[in-house]
Amino acid sequence: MSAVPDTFAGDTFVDFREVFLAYDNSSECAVEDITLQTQPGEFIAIVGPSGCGKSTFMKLATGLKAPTRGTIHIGGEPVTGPLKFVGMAFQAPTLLPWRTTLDNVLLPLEIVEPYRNTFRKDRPKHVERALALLKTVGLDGYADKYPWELSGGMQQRASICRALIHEPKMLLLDEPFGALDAFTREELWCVLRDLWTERRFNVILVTHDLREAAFLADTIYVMSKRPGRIVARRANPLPRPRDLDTTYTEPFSALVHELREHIGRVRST
Ligand SMILES: Nc1ncnc2c1ncn2[C@@H]1O[C@H](COP(=O)(O)OP(=O)(O)OP(=O)(O)O)[C@@H](O)[C@H]1O
Repeated sequence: MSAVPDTFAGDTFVDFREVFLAYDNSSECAVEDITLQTQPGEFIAIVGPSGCGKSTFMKLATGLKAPTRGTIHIGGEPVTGPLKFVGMAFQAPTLLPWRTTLDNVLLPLEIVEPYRNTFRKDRPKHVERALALLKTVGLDGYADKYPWELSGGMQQRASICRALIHEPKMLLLDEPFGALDAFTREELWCVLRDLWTERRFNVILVTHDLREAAFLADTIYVMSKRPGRIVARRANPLPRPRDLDTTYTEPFSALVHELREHIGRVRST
């Protein structure tokens, strides 16, 4: 496993150089010639049509897949295997039904080094942190509930807490709000915005929702159809702090419209 040195002080965090990946037995690449750099603490979003390689990009960024060609550095270190400083959340919250919300949130600490060796001894300290995190996302008082006692939005809030409990340097989000209704989704955008503003972890968000990308990200990358290539990189011109009123402004609509045109072009080619 690779680790980011605490002293890392470079001005690039994620560094993909001419990265290609062909899955086993496939002559065609799933992603092709990806070159991308992020600054430490940057929030990036990747948008693109279905099957363009967004999840493949995530697997490369976490070290779950090695590139067929090209190099990947995260935090100044070459990626040589699964990274341990990553938190992840997906479209399905995937909470374990036999564990309470609190115990679901604590799960990474039972698994991830260096926490797992001292988990029992340090449990009271971890519980305190988990409860504080649950409170931040609006789940105060739900720690002892089981997942089936929570709404979909509440489960997703808990899964974001679980992704952050080990204080990862990088948070990977693969369509995390895709299954939620529009109101809950916007509420969770704000929860994520606030957590990121406070903690400044590096975020890679994969989403089909262009408004979500425009509301949350510093930089938005548009990928083409397979083989997935980055066809556009757009620095988000909207100033921070952003609130939901921002989504009704003309510059926001113009940005979403511009992204939609890019997607339209890549879908039609
Ligand atoms: N394990 C695998 N083995 C072989 N091919 C794969 C594998 N995983 C993904 N692919 C192929 O790689 C391409 C990119 O898939 P990927 O899941 O990265 O796309 P995506 O943009 O995340 O899709 P979606 O938006 O539908 O979730 C697709 O053509 C897919 O069929």
